[in-house]
Order: sequence, then C-alpha cells, then structure tokens
Amino acid sequence: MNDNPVIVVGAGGHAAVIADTLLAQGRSVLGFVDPSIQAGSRLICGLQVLGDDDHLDNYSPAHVSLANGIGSISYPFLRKKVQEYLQALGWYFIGVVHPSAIVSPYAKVAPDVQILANTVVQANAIISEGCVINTGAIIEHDAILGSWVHAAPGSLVCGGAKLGDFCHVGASATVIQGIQLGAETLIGAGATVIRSFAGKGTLVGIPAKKLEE
Ligand SMILES: CC(=O)SCCNC(=O)CCNC(=O)[C@H](O)C(C)(C)COP(=O)(O)OP(=O)(O)OC[C@H]1O[C@@H](n2cnc3c(N)ncnc32)[C@H](O)[C@@H]1OP(=O)(O)O
Repeated sequence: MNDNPVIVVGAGGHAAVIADTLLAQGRSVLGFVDPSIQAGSRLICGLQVLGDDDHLDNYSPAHVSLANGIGSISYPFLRKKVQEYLQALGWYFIGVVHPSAIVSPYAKVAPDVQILANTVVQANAIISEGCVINTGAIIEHDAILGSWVHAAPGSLVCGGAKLGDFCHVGASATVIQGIQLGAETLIGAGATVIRSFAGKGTLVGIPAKKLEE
C-alpha cells in the first residue's frame, strides 16, 4: 500500500463504488479511465472520466496508483485481464478497505483485495489476489478464498469453507461451514450451498443444486 493518488480503471457501477470507498478512506482520487466513455462527458462521485487507458501515459507508476473498477456479476475474467495487462506495464493496483469494514488483524488479505462497506472478514480467513468482498458480505473464520473470488452483496461464507479461483458467491447466498468449491463455481443469488462441488458450474436454490445447461 502507498499514499499515491489513485486512478480508477473502469467507469461503471463498480468503479463508482471503488472511488467512493477510496474517498471515504481519505485517498486522493484523480478520476477514471474507460475506453467506452468519452472523456469529460460525465461526473462520477464528483470525479471526471479522464480518457481511455492511453491517458495513463500522462502519469508515472511511481507517483500514481490504480484501483480496479471493473465489476463482475458472474465470472471476473475481464477484471483479471485488464489488471494483469496494466501490471505488466508497471502499474501498481491498490486494494480498498471501507472504513466501516471489520477486518481481523489475523486474516491474511492480498494487497489488491477490495473490501467494501459493512463487511466482516474474520480471524484466520485467507483472501487471495483480486477478490472483491462486496457490500455487507461476511467471510467467516478460517475460510479460504482463491484468486478473483467475488463475494457479492450480503453473501456469507461460513467458517473453514474453501473456494477455488474465480468463484462467484451470489447476492445473499450462503456457503455453509467446511464446504469446498472448485474453481469457477457460480452460486446464484439467494442459494444455500450445503455440499461440496467440483467446480465449473452454476448452483442455485436451497439447498443449492447444479443448474443444468
Ligand atoms: C453490486 C452488485 O449488484 S453485484 C451483483 C450480484 N448479483 C448476483 O450475485 C447474481 C447472481 N446470478 C444469478 O443468480 C443468476 O440468476 C444465475 C447466474 C444463477 C443464472 O443466470 P442465467 O444463466 O442467466 O439463468 P436464467 O436466468 O436463464 O435462469 C435459468 C433457470 O434458473 C433459475 N434461476 C436463475 N437464478 C436463480 C437463483 N438465483 N435461484 C434460483 N433459481 C434461479 C431460473 O428461474 C430458471 O429456471 P427455469 O429454467 O426453471 O425457468
């Protein structure tokens, strides 16, 4: 973590929440870069869209950091792709932690993780790179989240559950204690997952069952 001013990559809904969270943390936010929105065409949280990614050429990674404002309602592959592309050019992506979040000092959280308003991350949880702990989500003790997991608003990952890379825990969904979910498990909104699952599929309902394609 550094104190550099921040540019948010993306200018959609998630980007607005990230900018808002950074401002709540007292960070200086310069604005947004987004290829799909014309520079100067709108204000988001009182901040300008500065241009597309090429606009970053006007800054130095030594003096400006980035935050990932690209959201995901299913798989976060675009979030990862854009972040890794810019990291390869030397840019550093900071994480965010809303001041209302409760994060145990005994949790292990990767530096770029985004922990939003009214969340709880309990002792001994492990949150890997690229994860989003969205509004009001709870990650209980000893839970392990692989890379690029999205715990959507109001979701609950119970104690000791283990989620593979790219899992999406849908809004208000619950994963009960000790469950193991393989990579790319997409849990529908409101589901309750009570059995482990090998991954690469969608689970919906209570108890959660695989949604056949
Ligand atoms: C800040 C933010 O807002 S972050 C956004 C957070 N949002 C979420 O977490 C949403 C998660 N996504 C969902 O729940 C989606 O509905 C998905 C991914 C589970 C399914 O989406 P799709 O693949 O488009 O499926 P589709 O809408 O066609 O539904 C297929 C079937 O599953 C059922 N279904 C879909 N979602 C759910 C659900 N959450 N719970 C129970 N059943 C569901 C549908 O009723 C339909 O059943 P039918 O075939 O008997 O009619």
